[in-house]
Amino acid sequence: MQLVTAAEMQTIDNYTVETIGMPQDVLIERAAMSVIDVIGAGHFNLDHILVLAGLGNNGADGVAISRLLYAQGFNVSLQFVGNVTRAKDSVKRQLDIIEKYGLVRAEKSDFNEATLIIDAIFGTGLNNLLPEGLQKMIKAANHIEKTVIAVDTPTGIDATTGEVRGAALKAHTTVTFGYNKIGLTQRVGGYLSGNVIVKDIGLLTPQDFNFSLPDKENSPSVATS
Ligand SMILES: NC(=O)C1=CN([C@@H]2O[C@H](COP(=O)(O)OP(=O)(O)OC[C@H]3O[C@@H](n4cnc5c(N)ncnc54)[C@H](O)[C@@H]3O)[C@@H](O)[C@H]2O)[C@@H](O)CC1
Ligand SMILES: [K+]
Repeated sequence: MQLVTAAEMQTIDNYTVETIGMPQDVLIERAAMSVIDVIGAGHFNLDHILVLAGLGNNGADGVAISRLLYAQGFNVSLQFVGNVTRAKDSVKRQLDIIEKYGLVRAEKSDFNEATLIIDAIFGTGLNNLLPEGLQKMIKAANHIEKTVIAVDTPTGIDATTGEVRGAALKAHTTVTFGYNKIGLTQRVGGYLSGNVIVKDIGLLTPQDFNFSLPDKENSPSVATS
């Protein structure tokens, strides 16, 4: 299976949106629908689903997931991590939509009440240590051992190296888009990602794309002595 770095994934995302012309909101909707598929196919307790959303495209996926769940009649709470006035436009567009669906954001959620947590705080865009307040929140969430489905990557895991950026939200399952990420297969990142499911969301890879890690399944085997 082909593995990619976070930077490679971002290049493929950008190519699909900017060169091919696939609208970003279509990719976000497909990403969200693929997570809904996994939620529906698993044996998760869906009594109270808490979606934690960040301010980037990973958060936009989270808002779309909460809308799809809400529209199906599930008891869902959407809580933002960070100040939404600083959110990317993709998130703001999703927020405009959910308002019309009647889904109201939660100001503060009690993690103890959640039977399933959807982690859409940070994805491949994470590039530094998590803010301290978020590290604290994640450590508290890990402590109560809730079932977590991570959207694209578990928050706090560096998608390229698998290192923990201060703290990482331990996932039962990670639904990752396009290709699996190197960091979800090695070191602590592999353990914290749980079961990794790769979903096609319609991303297109340039034909001459040079992956930094060759696809083992496609590489000629090397004789060793
Ligand atoms: N680019 C696209 O078109 C698509 C992206 N998708 C989703 O978007 C994610 C990537 O989105 P983004 O690139 O917006 O990044 P993220 O949503 O992972 O992160 C949001 C932003 O947070 C900031 N940030 C990074 N590290 C930080 C830190 N330590 N503390 C505080 N702020 C920090 C950065 O400005 C980053 O862009 C993917 O993981 C995937 O879930 C999917 O929706 C498919 C389409
Ligand atoms: K995430």
